[in-house]
Amino acid sequence: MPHRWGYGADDGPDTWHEKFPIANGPRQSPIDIVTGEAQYDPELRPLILRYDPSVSMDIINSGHSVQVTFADDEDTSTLTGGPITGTYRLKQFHFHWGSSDDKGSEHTVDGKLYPAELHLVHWNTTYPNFGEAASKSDGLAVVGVFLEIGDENPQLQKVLDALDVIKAKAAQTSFADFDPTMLLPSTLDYWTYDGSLTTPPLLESVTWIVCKKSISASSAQMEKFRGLLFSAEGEPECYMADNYRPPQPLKDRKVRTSSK
Ligand SMILES: CCOC(=O)CCc1ccc(S(N)(=O)=O)cc1
Ligand SMILES: [Zn+2]
Repeated sequence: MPHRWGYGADDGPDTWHEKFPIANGPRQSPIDIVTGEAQYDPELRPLILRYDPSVSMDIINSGHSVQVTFADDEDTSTLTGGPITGTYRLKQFHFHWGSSDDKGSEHTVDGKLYPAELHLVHWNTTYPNFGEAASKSDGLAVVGVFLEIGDENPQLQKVLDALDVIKAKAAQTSFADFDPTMLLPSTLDYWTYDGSLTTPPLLESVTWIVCKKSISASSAQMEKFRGLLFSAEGEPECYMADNYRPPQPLKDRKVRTSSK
């Protein structure tokens, strides 16, 4: 029986250590990125994100976020370059957001919270599948992109238009031919550090790659995220928002940057 967890007072991030003791581990995520402390590393290579829209499959209300899944049985949508070695395959992307526009991101930058954060989740093809990779220290690579309030984002709107039919937990519908490249910022300068999944099981297997540039979303678009439910059909309605873990101690880690 999987452990139930959430973002409420009785099952939220402050309680996760009870069932997932790694919550107090040495390389937990997210973190506050202190830009003045980030070390420029000239050996960091440009990110190479090669995504094929033909392998986008479904959009799901996971009960914790909205997630778009990709077929990952071949190297069709991959991450290479950047701080990683080898080839990592795109498995899914999802978002974290706030109940108001002044919060919602998981990573913060010099203490600044963004209204939302996109996570593009990839696994190291050295390992046979996502589940195996998720238990290895170099098994996963997640690209984080901040959303900032600004112009309406037509690419994001394609995701938001699907939300009406997946309002409740466990609802899903097909979501074909979506190119996640369209959700990336115009430049791919990044910060990188060794971290973890930001939700249970909180496994310390993630190379985090957080983009310096954000993408836009209008306030009305942010409201669309907040129309989703944490709750399943037939349960008392609980609107999905504030599904973010706060920054965790940096401990013995350094954040590197790809640009000065
Ligand atoms: C081994 C099973 O593990 C999972 O299913 C973890 C899924 C999972 C993927 C990514 C993230 S995040 N917010 O750190 O990008 C959290 C949880
Ligand atoms: Zn996430």
